[in-house]
Amino acid sequence: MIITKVIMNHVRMRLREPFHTSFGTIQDKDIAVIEVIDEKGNSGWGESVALPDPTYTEETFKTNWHILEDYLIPLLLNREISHPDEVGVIFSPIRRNYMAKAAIEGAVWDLYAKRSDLSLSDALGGTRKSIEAGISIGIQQSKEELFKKIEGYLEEGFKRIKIKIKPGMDVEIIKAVRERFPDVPLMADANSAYTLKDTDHLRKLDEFNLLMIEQPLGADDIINHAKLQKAIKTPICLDESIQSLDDVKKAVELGSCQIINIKIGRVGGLSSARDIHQYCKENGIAVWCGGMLEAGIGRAFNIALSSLENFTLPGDTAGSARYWEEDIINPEVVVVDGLIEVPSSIGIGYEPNRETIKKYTVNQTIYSK
Ligand SMILES: O=C(O)CCC(=O)C1=CC=C[C@@H](O)[C@@H]1C(=O)O
Ligand SMILES: [Mg+2]
Repeated sequence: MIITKVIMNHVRMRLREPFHTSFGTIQDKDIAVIEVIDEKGNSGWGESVALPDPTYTEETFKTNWHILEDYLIPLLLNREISHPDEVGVIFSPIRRNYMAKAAIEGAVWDLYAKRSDLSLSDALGGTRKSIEAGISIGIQQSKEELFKKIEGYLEEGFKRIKIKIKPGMDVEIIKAVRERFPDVPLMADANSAYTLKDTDHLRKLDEFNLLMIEQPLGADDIINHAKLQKAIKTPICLDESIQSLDDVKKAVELGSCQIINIKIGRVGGLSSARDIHQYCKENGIAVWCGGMLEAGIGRAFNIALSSLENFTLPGDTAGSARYWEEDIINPEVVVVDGLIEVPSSIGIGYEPNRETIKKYTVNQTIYSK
C-alpha cells in the first residue's frame, strides 16, 4: 500500500468534567485526528494521545503536530509499505517522539487491517472477544466525592478501580476506601510522586491488598523501582518508565516491576505494544492497557490491543461517555456489565464520524506530494 495523502484534523474536545492528576488538570483536550489515504482511496484513522502540557512525558499536542507535519508525514508519503511493522523502521531516523509516531502508525495499522479484510484485533493476533473495563478516577475534592464515584462505577459493573495517590493523600485515603469497599479490585497510581526515601511509608500500603501501585518513583528510575519492589509486598506496575521494549528488558532483568501498563502512544505504536506484550508474556509480567483520555479512535486501538492473550488485568478503557458528551466515532464505545465487546468488523471496528470530527475541528491540514 502507498499513502498518497494525509489529513490532519486539529480537534478540540471538552471533557465532561476536569480530570485532576498529581501534575495538573485537563478540561479541554487538543487531539490530532489523522486520516491516511492510500492509492486506492481507502482511509485509515489514527489519534494522537499527547496531553496539553509536557507533564506525563515530554510530548504535547503541539510537539506531536510539529513532528508529524515536519518529519513523519514527509517520511511516509508515497512509500511502498507491505506491513505496518515497517513504519517503525521508516521513522527510525527520528528520535523518540513516541506519541507522534504512534498516532500515524495506528492509522497505517487501521488501513492495513481494512485492506486485509481483518479486524484490527485479528491483525494483531488478538484472542479475546470482550475485554474487562476498569476505571481511572482523578483526584477528587473529598473522600465522600470519591466514595460516590466508586459506588457509581461499581454499580455500572466496572471490574477495577484506579485512584490517584501522592504524599499526604495516600495511606489514609486508601484505608478509607478499603474500609468502605473491602473487596473491590483496587489500585493506586502515584505518577512518580515518591522517592526511595518513602519506602517505609509506602510499605504501609501492603496491608490494603492493592492489585498494584503504579509508577511510584521517577520515570527514569528503573533501578530504584527494583530496590523498592524488594522492600514492599504490593506489586509495582510501571507506566511512564516503559517507553520501549528495551526498557521492559531492563525492568525484567532488574526486577523493577511485576506488572506493566502498556499505552500505545507512550511506546511508539501498536507494533511496539504488541512486541512488549509478547515479551511480558514470555517473562511472567502481567500487562493491562492504560488510557490517555482518548477520544473514540484512540479508544478503539486500546480495545484491539487489550484483546491480546496476556492482557489479563482490567485496563483504563471505559466507554466514550466516561469523558465525552459525544464521541467522534459510530457507534460509541459502550461498557455492558463491565465488559467491552471487541469489534469483529474490519479495521478499528468503529466508523469515524466525519460530522462530529468536523464540528470539533479547529484547523485541518492536508499533505500530499
Ligand atoms: O484514560 C483514562 O481513563 C486514564 C487516564 C489516566 O489515568 C492517566 C492518563 C495520563 C496520565 C495520568 O494522569 C494517568 C496515568 O498515569 O495513567
Ligand atoms: Mg499511570
